[in-house]
Amino acid sequence: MSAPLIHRLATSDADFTAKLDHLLAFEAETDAAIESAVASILADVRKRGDEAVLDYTRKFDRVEAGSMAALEIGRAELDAALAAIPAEVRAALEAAAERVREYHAIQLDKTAGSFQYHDADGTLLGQKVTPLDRVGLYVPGGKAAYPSSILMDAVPARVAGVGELIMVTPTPGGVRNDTVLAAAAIAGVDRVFAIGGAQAVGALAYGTATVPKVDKIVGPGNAYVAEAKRRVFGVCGIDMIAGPSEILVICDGDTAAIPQLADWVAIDLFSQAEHDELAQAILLTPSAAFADEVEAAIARLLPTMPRREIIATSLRNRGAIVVVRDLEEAAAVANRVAPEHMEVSVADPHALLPLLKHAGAIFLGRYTSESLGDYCAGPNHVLPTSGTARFSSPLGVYDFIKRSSLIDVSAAGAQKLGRIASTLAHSEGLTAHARAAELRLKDEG
Ligand SMILES: NC(=O)c1ccc[n+]([C@@H]2O[C@H](COP(=O)([O-])OP(=O)(O)OC[C@H]3O[C@@H](n4cnc5c(N)ncnc54)[C@H](O)[C@@H]3O)[C@@H](O)[C@H]2O)c1
Ligand SMILES: N[C@H](CO)Cc1c[nH]c[nH+]1
Ligand SMILES: [Zn+2]
Repeated sequence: MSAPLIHRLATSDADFTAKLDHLLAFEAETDAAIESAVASILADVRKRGDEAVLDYTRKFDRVEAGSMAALEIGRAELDAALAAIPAEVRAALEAAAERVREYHAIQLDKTAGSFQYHDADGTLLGQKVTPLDRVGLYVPGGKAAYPSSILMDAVPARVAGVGELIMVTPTPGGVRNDTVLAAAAIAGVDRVFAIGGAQAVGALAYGTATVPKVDKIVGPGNAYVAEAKRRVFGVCGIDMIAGPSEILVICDGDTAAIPQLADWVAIDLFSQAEHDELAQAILLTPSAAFADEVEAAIARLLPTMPRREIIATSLRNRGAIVVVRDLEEAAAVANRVAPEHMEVSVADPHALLPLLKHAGAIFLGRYTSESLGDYCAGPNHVLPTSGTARFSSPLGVYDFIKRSSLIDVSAAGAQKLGRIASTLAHSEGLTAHARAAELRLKDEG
């Protein structure tokens, strides 16, 4: 008997939790080898700078370049690519960029503002928001080209007012993808380097003779990129761990409402599995009959997929169809997985929403395929993976700004605050702190 294309589980299985945890830990088990490879690449880039980046680019991307300058892609090349791509691709990129821009402009308004107020003593308190000076944008490019990720990285950065955007993306075999370059032109990045992987993350974090050191690195990538970002955190900021893609679909299996529902769900699972052998695709359904239908649809549709080998490996590694008792239980399992993308294909998705806590993005309703969010819905497609949606958020304008607190104490405020501060400072044994407050008291000084 041949091996199943995808794991089949049921929450009624005695060992369900252990099996689920084993599936979720798959990526972690591969981590040890990746961790040591990335550690040595980063150490080498820190020590040897451009020379190390050139060596790893030769090794991993098969690009022979005599100098780092040859790996910089200039504005003229970006503009030429923009002029060369088909008009309908250019129009689609521009339409997507506009929707992403609009969403993030509203997000800036709602979540990332400066504010000031006065308390009863006339003391001003508040928050000053400052965009970051220089940000590194990682754009993946190993197994596929990602023009859409350029828009998702760069547009919110521009909306937030970042000073300078340095983009890196690998060009396997030295092939520069015109749509990628055109997207960079549309998004308005300042400099582009044809480098990727841990070596590109190291170059941005530490700086080299050619690649400027950045304040923060954002953007998605494979497990090597995610590990490298985790390791350079502290040298510079990072947005989150946005590693191999994940999808979890909750579906009631109502084929009376949508006869082709099993095909829709199977293709939606493929849509993330086709990114990477380490991608994760999970279906939760209360209907065992629908689970069978989706499994059959997977078997029928897989051979028609150009990236079927990646999909098959990914489903074998981290794919599962899980039969749950009901939709409430599906929500509980989904929260435990905390997937990057959660699709809710049920009759009343908004009724389930209050139960859904942990996901990078939640796609509500049968017509909301996850892939619309990948390209053009408006919200960001750079999202937390590996369960980090429990504590991380989508990439957003808030990742490109920082906040400084503002405190402007009035003379009256100095009397009241000075007494409190003096008492607390003495209780901590910090006399200079206490004296600084006391010197400003009117009856002392
Ligand atoms: N979470 C998100 O928001 C999000 C968004 C888009 C894409 N993604 C994910 O991004 C990833 C893109 O991966 P990709 O591979 O196509 O491109 P990538 O640019 O992330 O990785 C390619 C680089 O990986 C490095 N690499 C590959 N094998 C290596 C090895 N054995 N040792 C050391 N370094 C090695 C190389 O330097 C290469 O340049 C996928 O996993 C996809 O699912 C995630
Ligand atoms: N699904 C990816 C985020 O995990 C984003 C993407 C870009 N292109 C296609 N998909
Ligand atoms: Zn995708």
